[in-house]
Amino acid sequence: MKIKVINPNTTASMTQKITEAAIAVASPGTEIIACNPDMGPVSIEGHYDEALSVVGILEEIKKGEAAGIDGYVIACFGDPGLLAARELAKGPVLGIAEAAMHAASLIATGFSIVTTLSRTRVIAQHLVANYGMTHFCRQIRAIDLPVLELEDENSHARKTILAECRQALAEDGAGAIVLGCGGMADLSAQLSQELGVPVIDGVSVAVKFVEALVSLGLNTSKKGDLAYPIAKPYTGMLHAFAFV
Ligand SMILES: NC(=O)NC1=NC(=O)NC1=O
Repeated sequence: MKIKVINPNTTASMTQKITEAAIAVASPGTEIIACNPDMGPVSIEGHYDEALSVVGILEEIKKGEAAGIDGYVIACFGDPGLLAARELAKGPVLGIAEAAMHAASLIATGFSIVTTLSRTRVIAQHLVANYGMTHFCRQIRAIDLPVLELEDENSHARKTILAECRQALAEDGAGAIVLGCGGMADLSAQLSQELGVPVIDGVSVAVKFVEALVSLGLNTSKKGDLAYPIAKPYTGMLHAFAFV
């Protein structure tokens, strides 16, 4: 099977990190095709960035459909454009936030999320509520470092994330940690070892969940709101998005 993993921001080093995390867990019969859009924000740190990342995501889904991709991962913790992508795709489309939260809910009675900027906490809060995870999510914490700090090997991001995870385990009643950024995909194994609890990276979980869905023949439902988009003209820059 072919799974396309989309980093919605346009930072190549983060795409590479996400690619490595996906390939590390993919089954022998799974080909990972990873990418980021040519256009869009270099990092996604709020509602505006998320909105502007969606056209690029949908363009990658459109290309994937033409290439016979079996399933998709949207590798940004805001799960931007998830439902629009599901309209466009035949196969399953998972966001790393939804996947990580579901995985955490299966192995702990409560989890805390450790994400990047405080201003994006509300985005995670909305996702927790939308995904029915309020019962499981104990706290949403932020390290208050910009997303691209995670790409700077000299930054103290890793130590800051570790410290925030320790506080979550001490104070929140959490049995597991969900890493709240695609750019943290390379940290979960080491953090889990140091902390002695499951630390969940949504990229790797989403890849395995998509593999499972595809192998079960479970595609996105095309009844109702996730049916293919209604054919109509799109004007201006978006003219190529007309669904025919
Ligand atoms: N909460 C986040 O940091 N979300 C993200 N912004 C990005 O650019 N990638 C993410 O995963």
